[in-house]
Amino acid sequence: MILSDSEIATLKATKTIGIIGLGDMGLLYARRFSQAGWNVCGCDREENYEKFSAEPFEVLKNGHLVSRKSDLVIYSVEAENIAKVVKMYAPSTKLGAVVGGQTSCKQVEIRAFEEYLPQDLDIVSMHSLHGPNVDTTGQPLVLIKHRASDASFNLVESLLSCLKSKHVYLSYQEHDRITADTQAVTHAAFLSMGVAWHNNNQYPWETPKWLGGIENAKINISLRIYSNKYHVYAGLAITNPSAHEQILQYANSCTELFSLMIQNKGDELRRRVFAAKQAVFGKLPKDHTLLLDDNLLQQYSLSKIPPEGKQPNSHLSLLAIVDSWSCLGIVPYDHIICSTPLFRIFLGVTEYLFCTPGLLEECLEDGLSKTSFRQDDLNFVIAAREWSSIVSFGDYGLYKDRFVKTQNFFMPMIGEANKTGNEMIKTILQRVAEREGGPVAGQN
Ligand SMILES: NC(=O)C1=CN([C@@H]2O[C@H](COP(=O)(O)OP(=O)(O)OC[C@H]3O[C@@H](n4cnc5c(N)ncnc54)[C@H](OP(=O)(O)O)[C@@H]3O)[C@@H](O)[C@H]2O)C=CC1
Ligand SMILES: O=C(O)C(=O)Cc1ccc(O)cc1
Repeated sequence: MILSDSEIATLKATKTIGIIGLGDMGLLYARRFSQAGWNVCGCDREENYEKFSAEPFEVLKNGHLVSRKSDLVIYSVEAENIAKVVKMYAPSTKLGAVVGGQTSCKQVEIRAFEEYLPQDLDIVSMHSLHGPNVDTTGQPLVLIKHRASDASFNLVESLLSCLKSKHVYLSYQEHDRITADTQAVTHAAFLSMGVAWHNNNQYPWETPKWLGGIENAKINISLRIYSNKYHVYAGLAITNPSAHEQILQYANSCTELFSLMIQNKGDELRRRVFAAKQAVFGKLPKDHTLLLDDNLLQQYSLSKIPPEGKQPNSHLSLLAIVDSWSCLGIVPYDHIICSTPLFRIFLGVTEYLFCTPGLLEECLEDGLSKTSFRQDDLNFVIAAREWSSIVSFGDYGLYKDRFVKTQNFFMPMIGEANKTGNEMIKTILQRVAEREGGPVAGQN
């Protein structure tokens, strides 16, 4: 429950909020909380201490010093490190404090809290479902009341209310099951596109094949992911067991659909894809309006080549996501409460392909009869399988190596792609907010 203004004013005057890990998300939280009038302290690794001298909140040398004075401690460190960091600082936590974390997959975080925090401490965790450069207004923010009194939960919720996000209340198990789909598989698809382009040694904005609105969305999102830190994507996929199963299904769907295309098994391909369409989109109301269309996305191109007619494309990456949702019994609309901007865009372009009259038939025809995309599709299948193996091995080193190689390949275009991607995301989020009648996010 969000408390009244006067109750919040009392909390602001009496409680200290501590943030351990002042990276992208920790810094966003610390700055926003202190701007809202909360008493905030934080730390990063000791060797980074000097870097934070200009911040408007108190910066301490380490997590012991933050823990011993904070009434609410939020861990905002890499998923790979969370258990180690909690183990280190948990014994210094102030008596009666509340502890939470920002890790994208909650299983490891909650286990670490249960194992290392003294029993008398409350646990309320959270997860902002967006990156650090997206306006927090109206974005989903998951709150997990794992082991806590109402007073502890109210403190956390009242603090987070300054972000103006949309609060979603889940258990940690529900959170992990849903975000495996809305985050891990979404990332797997865009990561695979990047590796496929890299392995084909092509920049898609230089090739006339990749022109058009849907292609712009694929390119901008893929490069946006490769502009980020690898550990964010590695952590949320590797630590989430549901993600392993779902990413494997995505790789299998890619393989099986591509196999049907190259064997020219048109009837079987159409039967399978239309059954998946029915399972995923069959229950949409008749007056459902599409979130995205090709024209809207047309303007967000990195290409200098003017668009010229329609290019044949099998859209294997989009056929495979619907097939894998159908095989796993997932209806993505049920997961919209935990949707990230990237998931909404992925669902938006998929919905556009599947629900615009005639488009799906056309792309299945292209997949079966045109060979111009075969090499790209083959590379895409290989990339999807590679990501699935890396995630199931649980090897952060291997993940980093694969990610960074492709990141370097795209490096010359990352700055411009981020600029265009930000504009594209801003337009799409405004459209989401207008449709839902919620608050419209400002520029960020
Ligand atoms: N980026 C995103 O879009 C989102 C990320 N998340 C999650 O939030 C968490 C943080 O992510 P993000 O901010 O992006 O990552 P960052 O790498 O930017 O931040 C993590 C910070 O924690 C620091 N750190 C590591 N160990 C310690 C320690 N012992 N004491 C203090 N600080 C430490 C890191 O230092 P160093 O770099 O030197 O290791 C780094 O500065 C992750 O679990 C991520 O999954 C959640 C939502 C969105
Ligand atoms: O929108 C996305 O999927 C992102 O890539 C940003 C992101 C990364 C990690 C999270 O836990 C939440 C959001």
